[in-house]
Amino acid sequence: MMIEQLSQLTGEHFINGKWQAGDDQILHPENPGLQQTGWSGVSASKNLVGQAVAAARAAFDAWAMLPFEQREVVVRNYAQALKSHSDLFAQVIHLETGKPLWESKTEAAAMVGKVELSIIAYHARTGHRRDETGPVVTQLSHKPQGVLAVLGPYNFPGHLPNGHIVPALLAGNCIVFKPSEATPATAELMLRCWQQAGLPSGVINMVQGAGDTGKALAGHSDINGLLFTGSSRTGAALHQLFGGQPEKILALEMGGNNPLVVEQVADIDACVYNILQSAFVSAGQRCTCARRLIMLRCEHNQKTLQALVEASKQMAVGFGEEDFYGPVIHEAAAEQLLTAQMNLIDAGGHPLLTMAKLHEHKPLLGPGIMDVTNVAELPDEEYFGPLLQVLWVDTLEQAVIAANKTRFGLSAGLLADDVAAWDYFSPRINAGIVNWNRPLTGASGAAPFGGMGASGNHRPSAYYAADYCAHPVASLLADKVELPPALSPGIKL
Ligand SMILES: NC(=O)c1ccc[n+]([C@@H]2O[C@H](COP(=O)([O-])OP(=O)(O)OC[C@H]3O[C@@H](n4cnc5c(N)ncnc54)[C@H](O)[C@@H]3O)[C@@H](O)[C@H]2O)c1
Ligand SMILES: O=CCC[C@H](NC(=O)CCC(=O)O)C(=O)O
Repeated sequence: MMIEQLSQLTGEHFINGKWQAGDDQILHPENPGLQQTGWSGVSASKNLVGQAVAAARAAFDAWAMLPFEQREVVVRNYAQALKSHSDLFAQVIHLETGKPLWESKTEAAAMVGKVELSIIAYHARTGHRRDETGPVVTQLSHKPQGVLAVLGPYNFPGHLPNGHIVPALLAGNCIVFKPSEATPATAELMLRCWQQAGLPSGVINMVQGAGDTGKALAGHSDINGLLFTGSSRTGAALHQLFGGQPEKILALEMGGNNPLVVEQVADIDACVYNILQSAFVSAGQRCTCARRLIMLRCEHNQKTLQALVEASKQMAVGFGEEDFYGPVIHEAAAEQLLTAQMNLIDAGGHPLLTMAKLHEHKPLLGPGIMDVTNVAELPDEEYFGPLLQVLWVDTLEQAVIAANKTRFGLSAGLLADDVAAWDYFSPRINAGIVNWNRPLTGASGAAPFGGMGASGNHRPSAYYAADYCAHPVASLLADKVELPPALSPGIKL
């Protein structure tokens, strides 16, 4: 049944086309804003996860054998269902994540947009090709992987799992999706849209739960792969779990310790705006957010930094429509960030703006900016919140060395008026997303999206998600069996 308001959410799992109650731990997510979704439920046990995988396996042959155009119809119906419920999506994303409503609306819109992009990407990256120009007819086709597990993060509870699920279903795979335990209501709404779209039973299944449910799914022997978006720590654990199973596809989209280098920009306001968008959008809870601001030492950049601190102080932060960002996901995350800030100060960091708790009972944090130039052993960690570290260097060469001093490699950027600075920076920087005079956040879905090092395992998502959702089959074709003009040496017929 499609729902029209949040009070109709049932807190159940979706298995083989039916909604059913959980059988393990009680789930009651801590919504970070002032209002609650009211969602509560019970997580899926290993047994229920097994039922979901079995349902996906049973549905696979029929779904995979459908012509692409028939799968496309259902996926387009889903886009319609999303579109007609976009206000409800924006509301639920806003309540579950604490993102302002204006930003949640952009996420709801990105989910709709993903469908058209994925159809284009399917044909461009995979699909079917035949070449009859040479002496032998060659054919390239693609087959789905099979049953794929999808594990989602909390920070984009709709858009990012959707970015795996839509291309995977288009390619003919069946899915078992486990969303973040912090954002179950968005997932339930998504599944109700798939149901409304007329997706056959078992093609997509959804189990709710935390890490244990995720482990049961990832470790299930009958999945053909796992599409993961989340932290590098969880991703590394999953990589170990998948060790010794080369037959399974594993796509890991993980975090970053992203550098943004400021060489020199004459327009200080424009420079500051790009830094704010890079560091503080979504309360710093985007994988692409700038974590380290590396500035070339000069008087002009001192002014830029002062202007950044002033603008950050003035930035509207809170629970309302007019705020730039809202709370972080929960109290534990806020506490971890405050501890990280304290540790940086203890290690020699100098706070230019101290990140502070702005609400007694809610995880709302004001922005923090810390000069860490004198921290001898700067931890190479992702601080997933509104905390920006500043490092001063003397040359662009030093800036690139500092920027690359990380085990991650997701996004990196340069703010510079001089194209020569970009020409130096771009070939030397190690990241999957490398921008010039644009914020680090707000990546295009029409481009590949993924990182290197601890940020990903070379299976980028977004436009290239099509690649990991299907495997290529190369064929040489002839319509009858014939002898070649010359036999191989040693054969007599
Ligand atoms: N590169 C990207 O595309 C991208 C996008 C968004 C977020 N992220 C990253 O995600 C992180 C924030 O998300 P998060 O806190 O929800 O991540 P997380 O790793 O804590 O959780 C992600 C998912 O994995 C599940 N999980 C946790 N432990 C598990 C285990 N041992 N086995 C199986 N499943 C397990 C969770 O329940 C959740 O569904 C940040 O590090 C951010 O940078 C990356
Ligand atoms: O938190 C991580 C995602 C950040 C977001 N990236 C994308 O939306 C990638 C494009 C896509 O998947 O369509 C960003 O860059 O802001």
